Amino acid sequence: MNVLADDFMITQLGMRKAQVRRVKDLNGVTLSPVEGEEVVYKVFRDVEPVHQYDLRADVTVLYPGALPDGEFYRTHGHFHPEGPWGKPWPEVYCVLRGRGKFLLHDLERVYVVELKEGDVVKVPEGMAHVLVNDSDEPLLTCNYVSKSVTPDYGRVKALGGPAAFLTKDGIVLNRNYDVKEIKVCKPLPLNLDSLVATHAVKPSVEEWLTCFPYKG
Ligand SMILES: O=P(O)(O)OC[C@H]1O[C@](O)(CO)[C@@H](O)[C@@H]1O
Repeated sequence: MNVLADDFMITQLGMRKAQVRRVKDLNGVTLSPVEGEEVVYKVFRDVEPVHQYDLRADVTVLYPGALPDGEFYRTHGHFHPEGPWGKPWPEVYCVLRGRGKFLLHDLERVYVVELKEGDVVKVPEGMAHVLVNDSDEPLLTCNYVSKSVTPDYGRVKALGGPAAFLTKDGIVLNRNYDVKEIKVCKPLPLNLDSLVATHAVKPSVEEWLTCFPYKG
């Protein structure tokens, strides 16, 4: 990655300008109402020539920080629409630098994935994803997703945010959901050789993660 200035990146596809999300842009999907101009994260879209695979690659810079009520800085969160085969589009994330958490959830399950540099995580089909920075350094990630995916923010907005909020005091559940399971997970080492075969027989969260029940 070649960052020219804070808001610009030089890529093989040309110069990219960051999409900036500020605290005020998260209002309605956070634990408490928020306002403010502080920058929470920036996304550089379409930074690698992977179009021939029907993919788009993005880079996200999520700054360290917390909202006034202690909720850590994070992305908005969204679900993916269904692909032509009738199931939601997947997405693969990698951690370029820093540490943080990847909150994967649906209406009943919450997986808090511990992230460190070099980790690769697949967003399981049908789960929404939220990147959280609970560290004191910027968290840099890349993601690969089909060019056809338009994120579905509506469902998350209608439910007042994700199924859980990560705060300095721990996990706070969103009462608009019916969460029955909370797990803490770590990414498994990536095994590209067995990826296709594994996915075919075990297309589950555990394919990419090792998870334990959350003890609170
Ligand atoms: O779209 P949101 O919820 O603001 O989150 C941004 C994140 O999602 C992506 O747009 C892709 O799913 C990433 O590029 C970025 O990390």
